[in-house]
Amino acid sequence: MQVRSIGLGGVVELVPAKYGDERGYFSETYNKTRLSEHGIDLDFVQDNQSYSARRGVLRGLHYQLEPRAQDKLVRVLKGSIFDVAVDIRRGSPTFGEWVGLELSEGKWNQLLIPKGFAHGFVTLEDHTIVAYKVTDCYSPEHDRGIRFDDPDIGISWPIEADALQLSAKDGTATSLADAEVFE
Ligand SMILES: Cc1cn([C@H]2C[C@H](O)[C@@H](COP(=O)(O)OP(=O)(O)O[C@H]3O[C@@H](C)C(=O)[C@@H](O)[C@H]3O)O2)c(=O)[nH]c1=O
Repeated sequence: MQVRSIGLGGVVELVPAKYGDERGYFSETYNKTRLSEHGIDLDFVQDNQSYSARRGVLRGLHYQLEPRAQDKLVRVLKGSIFDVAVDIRRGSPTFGEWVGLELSEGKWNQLLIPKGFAHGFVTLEDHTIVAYKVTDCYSPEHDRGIRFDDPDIGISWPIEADALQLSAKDGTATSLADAEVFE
């Protein structure tokens, strides 16, 4: 497994080993002990999967507040996404900064997004399936969203604005300035 920091505290790209043979391939997509060897000690308690029918589906920016905050380990089963993490820890020297990375079935990479970050992605292909593990269960009372196009964050989404498809909830999300964040 390759592990690489991508420049914002604790956001890490992981690439599990993949063993191909004449039948196809085998890969450990999650191994708690191997992650511990890299100083990543997390207890995942829920697995999520979403299917997006077309390119341009944008989900986010989402997070759960304390005490139900979630670390997320995101990967793509089919297709590709541009995956984004935003530091929303008030007082952090990188508060409001974002990082983005393409995740795809072909790259076989994963993104670890720690608590304290908002998460969102846009699909780069039709029929994209995303799977991710989280360290706390869904809690609608703690679930929050921030606008994907907040100018104070300034994410460069790689899909033109008129091709995006958002949920009603994400379309009316608040700005970072008005959001409840991590204190
Ligand atoms: C997130 C979630 C949603 N749901 C339900 C609520 C709702 O009826 C339906 C769809 O929910 P949403 O519109 O919030 O789904 P979605 O927009 O895909 O939300 C996800 O977006 C990405 C970016 C994340 O980081 C995830 O944590 C999650 O927030 O699924 C659960 O039952 N459990 C869950 O863990």
